Amino acid sequence: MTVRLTGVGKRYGRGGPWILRDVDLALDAGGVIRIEGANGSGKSTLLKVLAGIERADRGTVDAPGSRAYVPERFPPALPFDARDYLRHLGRARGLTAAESLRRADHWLERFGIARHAGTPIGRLSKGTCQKVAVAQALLAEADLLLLDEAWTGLDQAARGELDAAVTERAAAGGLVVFVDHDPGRLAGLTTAGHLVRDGALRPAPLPAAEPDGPRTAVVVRAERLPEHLPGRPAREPRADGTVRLEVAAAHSDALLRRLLHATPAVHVHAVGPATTEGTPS
Ligand SMILES: Nc1ncnc2c1ncn2[C@@H]1O[C@H](COP(=O)(O)OP(=O)(O)OP(=O)(O)O)[C@@H](O)[C@H]1O
Repeated sequence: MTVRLTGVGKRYGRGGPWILRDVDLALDAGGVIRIEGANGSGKSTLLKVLAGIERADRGTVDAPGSRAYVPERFPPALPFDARDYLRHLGRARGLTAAESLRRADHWLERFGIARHAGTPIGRLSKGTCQKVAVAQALLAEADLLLLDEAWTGLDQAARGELDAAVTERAAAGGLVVFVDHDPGRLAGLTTAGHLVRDGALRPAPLPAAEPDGPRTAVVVRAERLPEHLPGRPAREPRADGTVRLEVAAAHSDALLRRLLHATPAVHVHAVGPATTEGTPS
């Protein structure tokens, strides 16, 4: 799956300034894409156009597959309690009643807000409400997940859950596009960065992928390795046709998950702590 913007222009209202002009962008499945730019540069607008919430005034948006979006501001005054809201959205996305309920409970649990399941959304604290906003997007397991400052207002445990959920989505072949004020957010998982300036996109440097600390080596055999791999491992082809990948140990779970889901299949021969002698072999 590739999500493609071609010559996209966006402005609010006729005669208004062009917020995006002539944007070309192609994003492949499995990517985790950071969008950055100054305040008011058009980051949220770009995410809304990708989400299909705002229509492009020029050009084409080709987004095959399902989409889920966490808006910068979540509408809090809805006539539902948290659990019913999530169930309702699951149903609206074509899940069965039983599956909607299962996923609603799963995410309420994962974000530590199961005890608020029966509270009307309008009475939830800001932080809990943000968890519901994030849960509604994750529950969909969409092909394209758009996160606009989704970490803001979450406690540390919930931020960790969201990081893990992004890893899972990308490992399962989804595409994640995010905006966040923290330049280190998802460092290591991010596969590309784009800067919005004057309505145009330009490549942005990625944050350092290498947290200090232990490293893990994974030896694999594959016809072809996925282009984007969590932790951006160093790749060392070896004489016997295998490839040795080395990442910060913090990214090894995400890397293995991605390798196990890869097409064509990747055979993992060995996993272990990386040492200066280059083990495991
Ligand atoms: N619904 C709207 N109607 C009119 N103008 C809008 C609307 N939404 C955004 N804008 C304007 O479009 C420009 C880009 O806004 P956008 O929210 O996309 O930027 P951003 O980079 O996400 O900003 P921030 O970092 O402050 O969230 C701003 O000048 C904003 O005022």
